[in-house]
Order: sequence, then structure tokens, then C-alpha cells
Amino acid sequence: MALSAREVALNCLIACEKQGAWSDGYLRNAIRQAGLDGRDAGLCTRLVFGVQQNRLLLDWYLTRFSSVKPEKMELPVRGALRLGLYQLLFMDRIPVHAAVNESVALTRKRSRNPRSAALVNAVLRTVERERKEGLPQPEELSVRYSHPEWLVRELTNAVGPEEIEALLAADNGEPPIQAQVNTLKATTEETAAELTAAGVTVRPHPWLPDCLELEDTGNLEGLDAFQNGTIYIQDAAARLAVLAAGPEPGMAVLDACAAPGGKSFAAAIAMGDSGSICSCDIHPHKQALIEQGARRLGIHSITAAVMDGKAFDPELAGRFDLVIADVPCSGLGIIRKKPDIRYKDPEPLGGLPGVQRAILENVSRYVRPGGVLLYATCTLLRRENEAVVSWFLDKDTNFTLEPFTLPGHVGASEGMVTLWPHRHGTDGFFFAKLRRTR
Ligand SMILES: C[S@@+](CC[C@H](N)C(=O)[O-])C[C@H]1O[C@@H](n2cnc3c(N)ncnc32)[C@H](O)[C@@H]1O
Repeated sequence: MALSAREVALNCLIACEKQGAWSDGYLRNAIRQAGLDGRDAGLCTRLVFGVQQNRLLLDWYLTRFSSVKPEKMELPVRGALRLGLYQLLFMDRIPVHAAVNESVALTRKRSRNPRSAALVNAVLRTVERERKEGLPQPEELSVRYSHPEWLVRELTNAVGPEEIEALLAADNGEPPIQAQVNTLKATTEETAAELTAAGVTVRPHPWLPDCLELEDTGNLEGLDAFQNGTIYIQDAAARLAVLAAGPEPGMAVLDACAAPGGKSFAAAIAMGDSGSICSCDIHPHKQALIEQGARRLGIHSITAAVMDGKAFDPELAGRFDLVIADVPCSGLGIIRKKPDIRYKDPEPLGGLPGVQRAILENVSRYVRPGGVLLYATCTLLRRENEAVVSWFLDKDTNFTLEPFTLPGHVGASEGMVTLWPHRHGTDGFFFAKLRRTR
């Protein structure tokens, strides 16, 4: 029998907890396999993201209103309760009976314990009754915004105590879908008209040229504008990083950590598809991703290759006008788009600055004298950002920070900038522009 939106959502929540799956990747396949239409796909995605964004808060309520502690529940029961609770507390348009009955039905279908359905029914009905009187609110930011304590500490160190709450709230917001226009193929006006005719709601980005914010896209990758390569999906922050580096027609560019290719595409479009971009990644299977994207966008200047950014290749020394090091990082700037990041084990993150320093130091040798090195991450932690750049500058006196100016209220920078979801409405992003002097 075909799965409902709620059951696909439940399966996704279970896979995230049990196998450490990523909800966006899981949903892409599961929604297709279940054959959900656009409306159900939207509901399913909203349920999964909503639960993941509010999981600690939902469990805080479960602890108060359930006779069984959430950590003692079977995974399907805990998942069905979180789904029901999320609908009651955050989705005004879902009738209470639907939120409760659907969770009870899922529990009956998926739990091994015949008493679980009664538990789910009782908890959800109690919460609904208490909600009318006013539910208690947790004091701790960690619970209120469902960011584990270690993460609240890290982000407070990064942004300061005055802004931490605004940042956590922005992490739980719904980011706009930002499409960058492939101006090699069409103007922004033509693209906006094509998307509008396809029923998409289109708004020009408030301050980034050739960027459109989209709503009501349905299956985005099925749109003609996507299929024929007039748009690609990229956050404003990621494109700004490339613009800061100043790619120009005819340049030789190395994108050292390139997959799936977004920075390479932005550079190729800014360069009018003239010059050359060598787009490398350490993982062989990702080479095809870059090639497919370039083909779809009709870009000829990109060549994809497999390369370890940490390992020196003497053939590349001093060859490039611009080297982009968009290094692997903790990704704590893109929690709005990947809500599960917050629940991953933080321990392996400690090793990242070492990898980032090694890549930056190695690929710096590929920049020609007078050329530019761009260091970028999608995280907000100083140890992966400013500290890596400072370490590099202290060590290598051939490079200096170069000031740049970006559109909108990002404005002028002395050479390093952090973009913040709550301040700029972008992904959290860091980049530094370094000029090789000798
Ligand atoms: C932040 S992502 C890059 C995103 C990409 N620049 C874009 O804009 O679409 C980092 C990439 O670095 C790759 N990577 C990790 N370690 C690497 C290494 N030692 N050398 C080259 N690439 C590496 C990962 O496979 C991943 O695709």
C-alpha cells in the first residue's frame, strides 16, 4: 500500500535517529519512491524539518505530559508523538483531530506494543487541553530553540550573548529558495518571466543582482528553467564569496574543494565562460556531479578532476590567477537548511581546523604571484575561520588580506567577512580574500 506523507515523515525521523541519515537526502529519495504529489511532499518535508528544528522542545513537553519517558519509547512511538505534537503546537492549519488521529493510527501500525496507541492518544489530547490554558515555556535557550548545549555555547562564543537568541531563532526559520540566474543563457528578467509563467512566485533578491527568491516551486528540479540550465540553486552567501574573489574573463581558476560545483558555476558565469576552471574534489564519485551540473548549465570552461587538496602537485605550482579553497567544515552556518547537523556527534569537529590548515597551506602554492586565494567555509566557528586564516598569514608572509566591497548591507570588508542568518538573511558563511604579493 502507498505510504502517506506522515508515514514517510516518520520513516525519515527513524532513519535519522537510528542510522544517522540526513533528512534532506533521505526525503529526496523517499518522497519519489512513495510517489507523493507536490502538496504531500511539502507536508512531509515541513513535518520532518519542523520536528528536527524543535526536537528538544517537543521532548521537553513529552517528558512533562507522558507517563513514559521519551528515551524509553520505541522509535516509531517517539516519532509519532513528536509528529503529532509538532502539528498541534506549530501548524495552525492542521485540525487537532487530524494531528491526533493520524499519530495514533501510525502508532497502531508501527508499534509492537498494543498499549502504545492509547499512550499517544492520551499524551496528545492532554497537551491540546493544557495548550488552551497556556503551556509552560522552558527557560533554557538550548531547549527553547532545540540546539544542544554544546552548540549554544559554541555559537555564543562566536556571535556574543546579545545576539545568540536571534541567531538560534534564525536557525529555525524557513530559508527562501534562492536561484542564481545563469546569465550565459538568459537575462534575469527573461528568467523571472519564465518562472512566473510556470506558476512559481518570484521575487528579485533585495540586494544581490541576478538572484531570484522562489516560492510555490513544486518539484523544483522538474521546472523548465532548471532543466534547461537557466538557474541553479545557491545561497546568496555562497555566490557573494565568489564575487569577493573577483573572477574575471580569461582567468585560470582552481576550485580545490569543488563538489557539487556551486562556486565553480558562479565563477564560470562571472567569467562569461571564458578562461578555464579546474574543479577538483577528493571523492571520485563527486566528479560526475560537477560535470552534470556544468553540462546542464551549458558551461564549457569547467573541467572536473579528482584531487586531494592536502597533497602537493608540483605541476600546479604558481599556475592559477585564482584558487578557491571552500574547505570541508562543521557546516554550523547552514543549520536552517540541514536541521539535523545540530544532533550529530561534535567530537569529530575538533579535527577540522587541522584539515583546513593543511588544504589552505597546500593550495596557496598553486596561486601565481599577484593572484588571489579565497578561503571559505559555511560555519560560524572562529577556530575554523579567522583562526585558520590568521595561522596561515602568520606563517606565510607572501600573502596579505585584501579588502573588498559587496552589495547590499554587507558592504565593505577589510578582507575577511562573516555572514549571519539573523543579520544578513543568508546562510552563515565566512570568507577571506588573500592576495599573493610575491
Ligand atoms: C564545502 S564542500 C564544497 C562545496 C562546493 N565548493 C560548492 O560550492 O558547491 C567541501 C568539499 O570538499 C571536499 N573535500 C574534502 N576533503 C577534501 C580534500 N582533502 N581535497 C579536496 N576536496 C576535499 C568534499 O568532498 C566536499 O565536496
